[in-house]
Amino acid sequence: MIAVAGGGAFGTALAAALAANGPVTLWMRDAEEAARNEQTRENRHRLAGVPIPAPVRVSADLETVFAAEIVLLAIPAQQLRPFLAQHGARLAGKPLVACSKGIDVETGEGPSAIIEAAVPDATAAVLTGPSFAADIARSLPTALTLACRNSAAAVALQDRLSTPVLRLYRTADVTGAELGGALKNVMAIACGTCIGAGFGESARAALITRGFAEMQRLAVGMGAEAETLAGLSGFGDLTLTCTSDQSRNYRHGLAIGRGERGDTGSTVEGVATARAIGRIARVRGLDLPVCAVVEALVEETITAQDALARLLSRPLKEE
Ligand SMILES: NC(=O)C1=CN([C@@H]2O[C@H](COP(=O)(O)OP(=O)(O)OC[C@H]3O[C@@H](n4cnc5c(N)ncnc54)[C@H](O)[C@@H]3O)[C@@H](O)[C@H]2O)C=CC1
Ligand SMILES: O=C(CO)COP(=O)(O)O
Repeated sequence: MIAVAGGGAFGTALAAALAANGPVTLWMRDAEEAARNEQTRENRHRLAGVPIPAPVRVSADLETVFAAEIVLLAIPAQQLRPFLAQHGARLAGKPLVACSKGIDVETGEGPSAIIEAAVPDATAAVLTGPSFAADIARSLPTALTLACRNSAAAVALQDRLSTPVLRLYRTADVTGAELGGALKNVMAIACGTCIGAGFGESARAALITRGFAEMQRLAVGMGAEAETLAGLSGFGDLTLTCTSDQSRNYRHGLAIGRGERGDTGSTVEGVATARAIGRIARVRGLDLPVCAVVEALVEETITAQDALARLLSRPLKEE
């Protein structure tokens, strides 16, 4: 049995997709909401309009997660460490698949390091790549990256988590896969800001390209392979998130660009990740111009016009 821990948009969508392979438990922390979703077969709060298929059992009982063979962790990146600190002991020995995209702002760690620290004998894996929850839940064709350092476990997970329309590609480069997913959210805020402020689509293309170079530089410096960043969790997710207003990170950027406050109630992973990357860059002495302006934008210390001026006044250089 597969359990998905986290009943937000993505957890609900993944549970719905995996129901094509058999029974799935979707755990959410709010008992009232779980009971309502189990009865109405819809997560109206997070993923309205998409039916929850019959093989999905929605529950607020954590024992259903502890009893599962494979656990997908679909809670926001900043919540992963506290969640595992509380419940990790009961997850020992299992494959734990992180589905969050972000860097922990306190520790500077990605999801796999958080899993490895909290549950040392678990098999840590990461599921990431271009995929809007609404698309996955509607069975639209989607390709994702499954990253795991244990190659036998990677093959087994790829097999269990792929469906006829959800196609998983394997990699052992966990660092590259998770940094691709985390950093594209920062770039999506930059691109949203660019469009929201009226700087135009040519400027956005420049940001995507220079942002990608920055993502690759940082990831390679942290031990990733450059090709991983050119894959689904990197180039693929960057393209999706920087060009679609289905993305919460992109929409947050649009609001910043228009001089408005973003939607503080929704999960915008790029905000905390921009702060986490800022800390990493300062410790390592890295020059990450796009990430740096996004950090300043989310801290509200600069405007979109200031961000543009900062980027355009950098010394001219070779591409
Ligand atoms: N929504 C999407 O299209 C996609 C989301 N993701 C990633 O999935 C992760 C989750 O995002 P969404 O589901 O979209 O967010 P969401 O905002 O729809 O839901 C987050 C859920 O996490 C739960 N949660 C928060 N803290 C918790 C805790 N400590 N313990 C248990 N549950 C907790 C909330 O109750 C909520 O149900 C993020 O890292 C996001 O980047 C990845 C791909 C696509
Ligand atoms: O990760 C996503 C698409 O791959 C979803 O993006 P947002 O979190 O910006 O909505």
